[in-house]
Amino acid sequence: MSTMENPTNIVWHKSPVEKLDRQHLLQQKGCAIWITGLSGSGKSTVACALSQGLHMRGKLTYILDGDNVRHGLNRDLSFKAEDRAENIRRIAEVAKLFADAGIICIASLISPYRKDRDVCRALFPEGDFIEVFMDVPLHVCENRDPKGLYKLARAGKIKGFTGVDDPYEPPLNCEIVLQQKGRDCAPPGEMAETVISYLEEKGYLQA
Ligand SMILES: Nc1ncnc2c1ncn2[C@@H]1O[C@H](COP(=O)(O)OS(=O)(=O)O)[C@@H](OP(=O)(O)O)[C@H]1O
Ligand SMILES: Nc1ncnc2c1ncn2[C@@H]1O[C@H](COP(=O)(O)OP(=O)(O)O)[C@@H](O)[C@H]1O
Repeated sequence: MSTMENPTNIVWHKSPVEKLDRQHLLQQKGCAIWITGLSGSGKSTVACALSQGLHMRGKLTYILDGDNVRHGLNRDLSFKAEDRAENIRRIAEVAKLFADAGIICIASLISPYRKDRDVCRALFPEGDFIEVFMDVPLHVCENRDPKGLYKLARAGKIKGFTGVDDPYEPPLNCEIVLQQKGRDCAPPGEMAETVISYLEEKGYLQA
């Protein structure tokens, strides 16, 4: 049978130490914070600020950054739609394991397709998938262009670059939107605090 089909003859093995026990030990609830947005919108920056903010409060986090995971686990994947879907699916499965470990897992990747993000959401118990949209206009991301990739894409040297000649579908109903304030973006620390307040309010920072 192909690896895409459901496995047969495999039985779930239960462990004597369960998610609730781990959460009790850590005094937090495992979940996935899924940061989506264009390249250059500030996903990695806010992921780091969030991880730092939570660490300072004694909370255990782990960042899965699209760029980084593509250096290892997902190094075989390109940027065509099916490979992006597989990139996102694998990262969601890893995030699910981290959440089961009781860890607050911060995934930051473009994840441009709504359908793919909804598939990820469906892997998690209600509430445990927290989608955060970096609502930063393309022209702002393009002006930042820290890696020079927009420039290469505009020059036709990268094909299928998100926002240039590949789509980005903004979330319709996500948990948190981090927006520009007037002409400026809020500082990353302030954005991280918005997410931390949400986690606090929803009870994720206690067991
Ligand atoms: N064609 C194309 N489109 C978009 N981005 C590209 C592309 N080629 C390379 N890059 C660089 O790869 C980073 C995005 O990887 P992700 O894993 O987050 O993308 S995706 O979720 O699978 O769409 C992205 O990093 P960020 O800038 O941090 O978003 C880019 O630096
Ligand atoms: N809130 C912010 N305000 C202003 N500049 C920012 C902000 N967040 C990130 N940046 C800058 O934007 C660029 C892209 O940020 P990055 O976190 O790498 O984005 P992404 O991970 O979405 O590609 C970097 O040069 C970073 O310093």
